[in-house]
Amino acid sequence: MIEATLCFVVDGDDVLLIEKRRGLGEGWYNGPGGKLEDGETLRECAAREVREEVGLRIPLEALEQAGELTFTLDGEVHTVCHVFRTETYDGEPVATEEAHPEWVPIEDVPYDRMWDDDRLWLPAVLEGDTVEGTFAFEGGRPLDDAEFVDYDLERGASFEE
Ligand SMILES: CNc1ncnc2c1ncn2[C@@H]1O[C@H](COP(=O)(O)OP(=O)(O)OP(=O)(O)O)[C@@H](O)[C@H]1O
Repeated sequence: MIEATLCFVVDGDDVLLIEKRRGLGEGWYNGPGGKLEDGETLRECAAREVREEVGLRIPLEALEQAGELTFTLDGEVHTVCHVFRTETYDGEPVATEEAHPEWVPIEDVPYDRMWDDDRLWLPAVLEGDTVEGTFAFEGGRPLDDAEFVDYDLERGASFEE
């Protein structure tokens, strides 16, 4: 099972998305994020991924926990993804080998170029709400070739630190 984070940096009416240049979900838009490393907390992971992928610095205490998403593949948990949201950052986004950053109006988030599940939970996160959900994919590996078949989603979730 993979444990990962995603982070959505919001500035006014815009959100910072990346076009992923390699790895899982290549060619699609998402928030910056990636796998939890040994010994790090979820917040440290979220801040590190934002720094590594787009060069912004985010104080750990400014990261709000906004979601916990479980992705299953053929009935088994594949990834648990912890979603954070913040309006506090330092620096300007820069493109890296892994990611091409883009400020996108929240009204125009390109859901047709994202993971199929994003359209279900990301609007709530961008409104400042919290979500908890399970999303089922089928059809074998890799996950980004599998088909999204079912989900269960709750808004207004609360998380343990
Ligand atoms: C199934 N539906 C999904 N919907 C939305 N987001 C999804 C997702 N499935 C995975 N993600 C996220 O995509 C990021 C990269 O995944 P990840 O495993 O880290 O791949 P990547 O090759 O980039 O690894 P590293 O950056 O090296 O850690 C990571 O934040 C992960 O939570």
